[in-house]
Amino acid sequence: MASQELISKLEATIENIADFPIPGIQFKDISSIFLDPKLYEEVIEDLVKFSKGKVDAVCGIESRGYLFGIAIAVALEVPFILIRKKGKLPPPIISEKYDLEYGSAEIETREGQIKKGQRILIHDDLLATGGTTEAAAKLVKKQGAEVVQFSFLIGLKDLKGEEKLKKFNAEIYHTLEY
Ligand SMILES: O=P(O)(O)OC[C@H]1O[C@H](OP(=O)(O)OP(=O)(O)O)[C@H](O)[C@@H]1O
Ligand SMILES: Nc1ncnc2[nH]cnc12
Repeated sequence: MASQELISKLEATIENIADFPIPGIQFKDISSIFLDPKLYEEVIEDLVKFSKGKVDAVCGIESRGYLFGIAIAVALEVPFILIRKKGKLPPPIISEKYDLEYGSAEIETREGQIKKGQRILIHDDLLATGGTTEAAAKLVKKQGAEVVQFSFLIGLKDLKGEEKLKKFNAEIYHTLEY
């Protein structure tokens, strides 16, 4: 559980942009966090505390999932694996398709980077509907590893993303929730 002090600092720093990228969406812009190295360090400490001693590798989701995910993995002294959007990684790859509000998408990892039996943390900056993270978890499981944790900087509770993740029986953490 993040301290109230950290939550308040983040709430004051993260910008809410109305109607971006489409009408009706309240976009949470995290880019201002990176202007404040001390705050960034506190965020990493908070996310690392959740996973310390519990995972063998971190999988981060392109692209904002890399901004915190790599620092988490380095602090935990475990490998970091990139989950990328379709067509960015060279073969051999393993992929997973998923549905979006309109149309569909696909995410990929390089074959062999996730090892059978590894305890995996899936990290992303933000949990909205949960579609992206659910596909990431399926992709990890397909490779014989176990998803033991999900972490996010931000959870958007009205979109009920956590419900999609319950079936994986993994711990779920977000530093702050809107
Ligand atoms: O829970 P969901 O409804 O699936 O949405 C959450 C995803 O959406 C955002 O990524 P986006 O696709 O905008 O890409 P980006 O990280 O490259 O900005 C965010 O970083 C999550 O990955
Ligand atoms: N409301 C939101 N703000 C920022 N990133 C998002 N990704 C999905 N929904 C988002």
